[in-house]
Amino acid sequence: MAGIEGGAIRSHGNVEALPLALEGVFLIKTRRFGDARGFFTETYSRRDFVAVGIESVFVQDNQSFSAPRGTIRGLHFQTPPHAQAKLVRVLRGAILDVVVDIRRHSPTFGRHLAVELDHAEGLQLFVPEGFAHGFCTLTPDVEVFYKVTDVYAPACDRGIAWNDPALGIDWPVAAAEASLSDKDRHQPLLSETEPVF
Ligand SMILES: Cc1cn([C@H]2C[C@H](O)[C@@H](COP(=O)(O)OP(=O)(O)O[C@H]3O[C@@H](C)C(=O)[C@@H](O)[C@H]3O)O2)c(=O)[nH]c1=O
Repeated sequence: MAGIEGGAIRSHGNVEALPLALEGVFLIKTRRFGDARGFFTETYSRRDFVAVGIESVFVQDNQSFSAPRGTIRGLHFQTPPHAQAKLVRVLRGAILDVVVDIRRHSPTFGRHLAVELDHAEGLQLFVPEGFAHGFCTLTPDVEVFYKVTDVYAPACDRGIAWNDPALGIDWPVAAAEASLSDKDRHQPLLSETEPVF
């Protein structure tokens, strides 16, 4: 986590959590036990996560595969009563992971942060409820794995345009070269979304 700006690191057991500039967002490092074979790590341990302040209960695990470099998925969130916190990591390749604060009464409403995650370092991003989340793949053939705290609820599935100018996100791919779903090509601006958080 060297070089990444944040608050005081909280650590317990095998987990280190760095609070980032948006309240509730953490960059997580879990201890790797290396040996001649490679390494072992506990990617999630409820005991250690609760001890560093992440009390979320995860009920679903998701995995996506994105073939082209420059794939953008996002920016997504689910509305209450199926809002989700997410714990995101990369199994193969690298992404720029982006979260946008959409909590209307937050002092950082509309602000975003972006963190690079890759399989080599194995850092994870914890994204609380009240954030839109998305990523851009920095390599081909990227596998992203993430835990979520509520089930998929299509009626509560919402998005914000990845390139909403009001967000000012510096994506590492030009619009013409980005690979996007049809849904993500037609998401509304943040200013057009219903205030739900
Ligand atoms: C997210 C999700 C999708 N699906 C289905 C719906 C659809 O047919 C297909 C692809 O869905 P999407 O296009 O929404 O997948 P994707 O664009 O990868 O959506 C994901 O993006 C990242 C950034 C997130 O943060 C996630 O929460 C999720 O919104 O998978 C599920 O069955 N369960 C799920 O939990």
